[in-house]
Amino acid sequence: MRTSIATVSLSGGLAEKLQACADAGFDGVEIFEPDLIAGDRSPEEIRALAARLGLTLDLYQPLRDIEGVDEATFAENLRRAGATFATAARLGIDTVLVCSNVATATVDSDDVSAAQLRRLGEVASTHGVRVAFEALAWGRFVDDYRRAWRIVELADHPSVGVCLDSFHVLSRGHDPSAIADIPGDKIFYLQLADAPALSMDVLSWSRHHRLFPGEGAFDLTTFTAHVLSTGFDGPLSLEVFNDTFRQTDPDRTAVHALRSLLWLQDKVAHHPQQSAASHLFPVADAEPAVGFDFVEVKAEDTSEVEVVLDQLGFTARGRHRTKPVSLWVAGAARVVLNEQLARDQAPHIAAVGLAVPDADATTRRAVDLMAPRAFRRTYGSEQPLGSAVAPDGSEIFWSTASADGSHPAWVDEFTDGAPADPASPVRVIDHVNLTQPWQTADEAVLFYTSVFGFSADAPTEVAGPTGLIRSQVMRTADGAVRLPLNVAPHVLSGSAPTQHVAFACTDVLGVARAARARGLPFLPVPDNYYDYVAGKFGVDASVVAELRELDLLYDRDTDGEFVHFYTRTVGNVFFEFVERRGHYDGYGADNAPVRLAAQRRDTAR
Ligand SMILES: O=C(O)c1ccc(O)c(O)c1
Ligand SMILES: [Mg+2]
Repeated sequence: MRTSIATVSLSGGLAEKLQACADAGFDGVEIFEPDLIAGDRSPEEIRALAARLGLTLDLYQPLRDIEGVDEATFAENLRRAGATFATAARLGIDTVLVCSNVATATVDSDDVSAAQLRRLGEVASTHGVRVAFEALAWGRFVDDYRRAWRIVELADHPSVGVCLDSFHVLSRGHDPSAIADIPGDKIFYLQLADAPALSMDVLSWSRHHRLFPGEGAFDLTTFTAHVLSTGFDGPLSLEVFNDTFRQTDPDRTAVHALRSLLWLQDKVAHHPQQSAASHLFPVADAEPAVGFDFVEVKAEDTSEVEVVLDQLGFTARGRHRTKPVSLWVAGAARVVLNEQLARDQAPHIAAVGLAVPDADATTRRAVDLMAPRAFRRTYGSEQPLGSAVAPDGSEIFWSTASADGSHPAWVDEFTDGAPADPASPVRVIDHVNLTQPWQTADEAVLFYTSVFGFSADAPTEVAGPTGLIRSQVMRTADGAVRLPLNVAPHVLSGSAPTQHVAFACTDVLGVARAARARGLPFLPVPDNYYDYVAGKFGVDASVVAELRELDLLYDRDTDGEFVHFYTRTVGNVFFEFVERRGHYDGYGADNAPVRLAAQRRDTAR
């Protein structure tokens, strides 16, 4: 379907916004009136610029506080509307959005609003434009799309239709299924926005926190499927008021925005109610990842990490045939250490490898969703990996999982090492925690959702000693891949935020004891913590003593138990070992603040 976006969704001046939308590949835009009036280009110049960029101008908006008023006020509103219609006509735009009255309405009557919209439609038609009436969630009297449609039906004018905006419908919890009762040709415009689940006044929620589809808690798929079931064939248009997107790079936001509409079309195409599949952008299907393949730690000098991995019981499996790269393994957990092109870099997580059912399918999907490729120099006879750059700059690689669970083919490029210990209690990489810049955290949710089919757990907050960390876990349904994404508070001291890799094992006490014997520096856990664990869980004194002795942390819920420990940080990375007992599915949320405070003391030491 055609794609469009409101200029209010992007930062910059109007010309820059148009350029960014065109470059990303949008078909059209909605012009937000304040963007036009603050600019120095005439409506005719904007019209010409859009034409040159190959963009249609799909909507001019908003016209506010028109209907539901007394006759004298309405006469003035009609005059004001006429000026707006004239501007729209100069822009070459044929549809003007009229919001339900939020400020000046005094008459709560469908008949009065309908009569006034009809007269508005008559004036609009003299300018060659149509009116799309939108119920704002905080409208004085009209705050429900079903009422807006009733009024439009009563107005019964060819130039008067409705504008549906997913935010106003879903934020109020209104059932979108009645959309199917509206004739498609009376839906003059469709605006799409997602939003996080927040409990706050709806106006502030709408003006500051909207997100692109796939990034929040709304079911945009069902909403859009209802709209398309009417035969609506206008553009899918994004209208996302968001504090972050208003201040970050518009070129980047535009690509991210378009990705959300490609993803949404894919979701709608797979929706049981969908009938318009042929108009939907066909995104290649790919099955979600089945596990982690590897994690890559990069540094100018990886020797400190090698010492820690050795103490943790990893085996040096070999060096790469052609590159300054080595592979360390324990069980099916693989850590690649890379010193290539890493001058002056402290150890940090540079890449995550995923095992997918069909690497070519994942590559096709990534390309369809405009994921940028990660370029690595590869040499002949090397296993090519699929790749994408995640919004935070991390590189994500993938290859096809072996059917029999044996190691992937690329492992054979590493030679001259020792065989892995078959008796290792380490199983797999459990999770990789990636610290996100605040600018790209929402984009990351969509990136992992759309390209890799992960789902987002509800966001949580962790209180650290230097600020709150917002955490959102992206994961596969079975938990084989888990990527907790943490948005760190501003780091004032210049130290880069840390990231970590957690390994799942069957005997975390055994791993801890062996690591201690090999001299591993653990992250020291304070005594207060163990008093708390004893009190909260009523754990045996002997068990608490063992946890305390080994700097282990503990959690328990109705699904099972969780025992884990952390290494000290090396560069920007540290390691965690976890043992999930029973069906424990969390991450020891109450232990995260303890860990953050301990790390702060540890780096100050
Ligand atoms: O927040 C607003 O005022 C506003 C304006 C126009 C819209 O289409 C909308 O959804 C909200
Ligand atoms: Mg809207």
